[in-house]
Amino acid sequence: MKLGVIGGGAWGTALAQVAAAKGQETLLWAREPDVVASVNAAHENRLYLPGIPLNPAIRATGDLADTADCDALLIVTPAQHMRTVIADLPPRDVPLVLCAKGIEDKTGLFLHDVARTMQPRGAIAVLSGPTFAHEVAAGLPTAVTLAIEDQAMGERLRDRLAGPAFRPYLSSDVAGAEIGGAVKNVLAIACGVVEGKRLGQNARAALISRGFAEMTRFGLAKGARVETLAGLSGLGDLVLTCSSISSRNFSLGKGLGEGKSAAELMADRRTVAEGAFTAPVLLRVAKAANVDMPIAAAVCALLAGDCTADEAVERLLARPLRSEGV
Ligand SMILES: NC(=O)C1=CN([C@@H]2O[C@H](COP(=O)(O)OP(=O)(O)OC[C@H]3O[C@@H](n4cnc5c(N)ncnc54)[C@H](OP(=O)(O)O)[C@@H]3O)[C@@H](O)[C@H]2O)C=CC1
Ligand SMILES: O=C(CO)COP(=O)(O)O
Repeated sequence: MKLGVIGGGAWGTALAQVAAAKGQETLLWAREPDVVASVNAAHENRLYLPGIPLNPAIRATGDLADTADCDALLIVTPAQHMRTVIADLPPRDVPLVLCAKGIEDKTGLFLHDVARTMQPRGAIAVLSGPTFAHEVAAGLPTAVTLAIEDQAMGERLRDRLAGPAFRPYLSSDVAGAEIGGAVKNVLAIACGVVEGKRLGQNARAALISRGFAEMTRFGLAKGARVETLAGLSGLGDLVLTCSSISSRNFSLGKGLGEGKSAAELMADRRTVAEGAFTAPVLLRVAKAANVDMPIAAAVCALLAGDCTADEAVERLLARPLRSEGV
């Protein structure tokens, strides 16, 4: 058995570490030659996961053709590049496990729908949950949702990743698992703004709760199950990302809250803050489904430079009072 991991950023590298710990042959595809070289020669991803020793059994390649004999692939590129990378894979119906968090901007499609259009027959799974890459790569414990329609295939995939510190929980709610991960990144930007503006812990907890109501409204409208949204890939990841400066999305929001512009903050970043790409498409998809997402709308306006952080906060607080609930 040989597992391929497509994407040599922080998360792909951490997942390769998880897979290699199971003793299976693990191939990591990275676009960046420096990543390939440093993983193979120094057993470290010096660009995206510096300082974390990697399992020497992980082999890196820059050639997608080398994945031709893998019997399952974890797809871990940023969401907006996933389609192009899948299109360049050797053509086979190998199970794909989608690990990015986002919605495709140019089509408004969820990633499993994008993957399905490109691979009509093979199994497609979504892996998502509270998983900062540096913690997972260092062997610290967490749990994730592994969502797939074919539960027998899900059990086989789960068993190739599960370990004492990495616990996948199976689900058949593919849309639900994906929506949690995509939406929480946008909400984490909002929580970062609260931090940047020093609005306090109460404000952040209130925003997480109302953000979860927003995620649930959107998820239910798009076919997710409430227990998935309240699980690891939804609420679990929302709480993690909304409360830690380790989150790229949260730290982007903090910068916005401190008065910097999105362009300024994104210019000197090599790593991806998916919420910035997800926010506009999320809002479009929500509007088309008649779902009100005021927090996501505020993040969108702020990212686009259409309002200041003060104005975004004022608008949210001036909304008409209403009863609680989704
Ligand atoms: N980091 C984390 O803790 C977690 C991340 N995720 C998700 O995983 C996905 C990947 O994030 P992460 O690993 O953190 O990424 P990083 O920010 O660590 O790295 C960015 C990666 O994207 C690659 N990339 C950039 N442009 C392209 C392109 N055109 N085609 C293919 N690859 C490209 C980069 O390669 P290059 O160097 O060649 O530009 C690099 O490998 C995201 O959707 C993220 O939300 C999910 C859970 C945890
Ligand atoms: O998805 C993540 C943790 O589960 C990583 O979050 P950030 O992309 O905001 O760093």
